[in-house]
This record gives sequence, C-alpha cells and structure tokens, in this order.
Amino acid sequence: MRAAVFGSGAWGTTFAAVLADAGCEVSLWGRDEGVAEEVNGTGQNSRFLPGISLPDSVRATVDAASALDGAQLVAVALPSQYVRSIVSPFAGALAPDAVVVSLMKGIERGSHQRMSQVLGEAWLVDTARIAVVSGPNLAKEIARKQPTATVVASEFEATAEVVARATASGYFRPYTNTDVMGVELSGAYKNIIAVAVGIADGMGFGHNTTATVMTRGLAEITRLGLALDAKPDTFSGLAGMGDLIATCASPLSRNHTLGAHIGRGSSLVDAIATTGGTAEGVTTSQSIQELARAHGVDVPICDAVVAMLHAGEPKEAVLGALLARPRKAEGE
Ligand SMILES: NC(=O)c1ccc[n+]([C@@H]2O[C@H](COP(=O)([O-])OP(=O)(O)OC[C@H]3O[C@@H](n4cnc5c(N)ncnc54)[C@H](O)[C@@H]3O)[C@@H](O)[C@H]2O)c1
Ligand SMILES: O=P(O)(O)OC[C@H](O)CO
Repeated sequence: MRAAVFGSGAWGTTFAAVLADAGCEVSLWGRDEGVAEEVNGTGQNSRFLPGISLPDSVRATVDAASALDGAQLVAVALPSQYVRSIVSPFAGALAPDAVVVSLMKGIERGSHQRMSQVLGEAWLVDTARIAVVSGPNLAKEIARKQPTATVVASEFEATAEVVARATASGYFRPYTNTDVMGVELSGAYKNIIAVAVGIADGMGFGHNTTATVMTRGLAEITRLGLALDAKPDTFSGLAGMGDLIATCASPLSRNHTLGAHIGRGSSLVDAIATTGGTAEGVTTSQSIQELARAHGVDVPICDAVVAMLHAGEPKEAVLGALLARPRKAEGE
C-alpha cells in the first residue's frame, strides 16, 4: 500500500516508520526542506528523532501534492490548533477513496471539534473513510521498536481494519474500536492531566498526589465522555487509562515535562520554550473547559490547569481551592 504522512515531527516520522515496517511505501510530508533532505540522504530525522535510522521505504518531500499522489492511506500528525489551516489547501489532491487517519491528540479552540472532525471538514471526507490512532504511544519508544499497542478507531469497522492491517508489525499491535469520540477525547484530555501531574511533581509532591490526580483525572475524562455519548469501556482501555499512565509517568512526555517546569516556578512562555515540542494540553485545556461548561459537566482538574496556565493564579491557591471543594461520594 502507498501511504502518506503529513507532519515530519516526532510522531509523524515515527508513524511513517511504523507503516514502512508493516510493508507500506511511505511519503513523509513536512514544511522543512532540511528535514526532508536529511531523511532522504541519511535516513535520519535528527531534530525530532535523534539516533533513529528510518526504513528505506520512507521518502520525505516538501511537495504535498506529490506526497498525496496515489496514497490510499493518509495520516496526519500536526499541531492540533493549526492543522485545519495547514491541510485545507491540499483537499483537491487527496485520492477520492483514500482513508484519512488522525494521529493528533487535541481539541480545536473555538469549534471544540475533535481532530477527525477537523480533517473531515478540511478535506471533505466522509466519516466512513476516517480513522484515529491513539494509545500509550510515546514516539521515541516506538521509533526504537519497543513493543507497543494502540487503538485504531473508526465508526466503520472496515476502515479501522484497513488501518490496523497497514500498521501491524512485530512491535506494533493495533486494536480496533468503533468509539471514535471516546478514543479522541481520551487522547486529548490525558494531556491536561499529564500537565497537572507534572505540576504536582514540580511542586515536590510524591506518588500519592500523582495517583490521586491520575485517578480523579480519569473520572473527569469519563464523566465528560459519557455526557458526549462515548462508550464507558473505552476509558479503561489503551486509549484511556493506558495513555494516561504512559503520559503521566514518562519524562519523555512534553505535557508532563511542561507541567513540571510550571510546578518548579517557570512561566508558561518559558516552559513552552524549554519543552520545545507540541504540548497539546496547554490550549486543549481551554477547549475542554469550554466544552465541559457547554454540557454542564464538572471538570475541576481541567479548571485548575486553566487557572494556573492561563489565568495566572498562584499554584498554591488553586490547589487549596481544589482540596476545599465540598466532599462527595467517589462514584458521583
Ligand atoms: N510525539 C509523540 O510521542 C506523540 C504520540 C502520539 C500522538 N502525538 C500527537 O501528534 C501530534 C503531533 O505531535 P508531534 O509529537 O509530532 O509534534 P512535533 O512538535 O514533534 O512536530 C510537529 C510538526 O508539525 C510541523 N508544523 C508545525 N507548524 C506547521 C505549519 N504551520 N506548517 C507545516 N508544518 C508545521 C513542525 O515543523 C513539526 O514537523 C500532536 O497532536 C501530538 O499530541 C504525539
Ligand atoms: O509527549 P506528549 O505529552 O505529547 O505525549 C505523547 C503521546 O501522546 C503519549 O501517548
């Protein structure tokens, strides 16, 4: 199968290698000519994946139309808040029967759309041809071919199966799911919880605090997901709890790392600069807060992250307010 990947950052480049290792011929599109030349010349993307050798069947280009030419599967890994404007100009170059795959974990500000919805609108693709891939998938571990599972979700099982077949290999094991809403919401929301866990780490708290934030974070994700008609089982699966564990535990996570800088006293601007990658939780915290308010769902950890990152409220005061909320039963 011919495949194209949009976005030659950490995850796009890694996913191109996943597809190639599963037998696809892959065109990797990015805006950066230096990255394309390096990938084609040396098989490396040293800025985003230092020390990794890419398969020969990954070829890079800065020409989107040539990347899309003949591609039956098109995967997109770009920053969520910019993807609509980046990909829209190429709608006409997409093959009419191509399957489109979102690899992104964010919610668009303003529209509150999930990334599969943004791609569907930008490229005029029916949901029957759209899938998402999400799970405990730290790019730098997968690029080293460490054993990993993921979820491929599509409203149409046959579409999820196409993507699962195109990616499965000796180190990458996709599970299919039809709960696109639950899988995408989980992937986006866990970034906010990872920022909160990072802040707790940076403030010097230990594992009790981390476990509390993760567990109550999952309760929050599930509460909003159920209000949006997601399926409960998704949240205890790989895209839910699995990704929450990986992202909150790993120093490789940009969201976790950004939170830790904030917890140690950095400003948001400095934390973003130091983290140096796409930490989706920063803006998605605002999108999720707005979405939750629109549906009357209580999201106290998300509210706390927005207060600390975007309203300039002192961490200690926000934490004090979180703990001072009226007590309640665990399942409420
Ligand atoms: N890195 C991971 O481990 C990982 C794993 C799973 C999902 N994701 C998700 O994948 C998405 C992309 O993350 P990433 O890690 O690849 O980010 P990254 O920061 O490593 O790469 C982003 C890429 O987007 C490009 N880009 C940014 N603005 C652009 C523009 N205006 N035009 C063209 N290209 C532009 C950058 O040049 C870069 O190549 C995010 O939603 C993230 O949550 C990341
Ligand atoms: O580095 P992060 O925080 O964007 O997390 C990467 C992946 O989403 C982990 O599954």
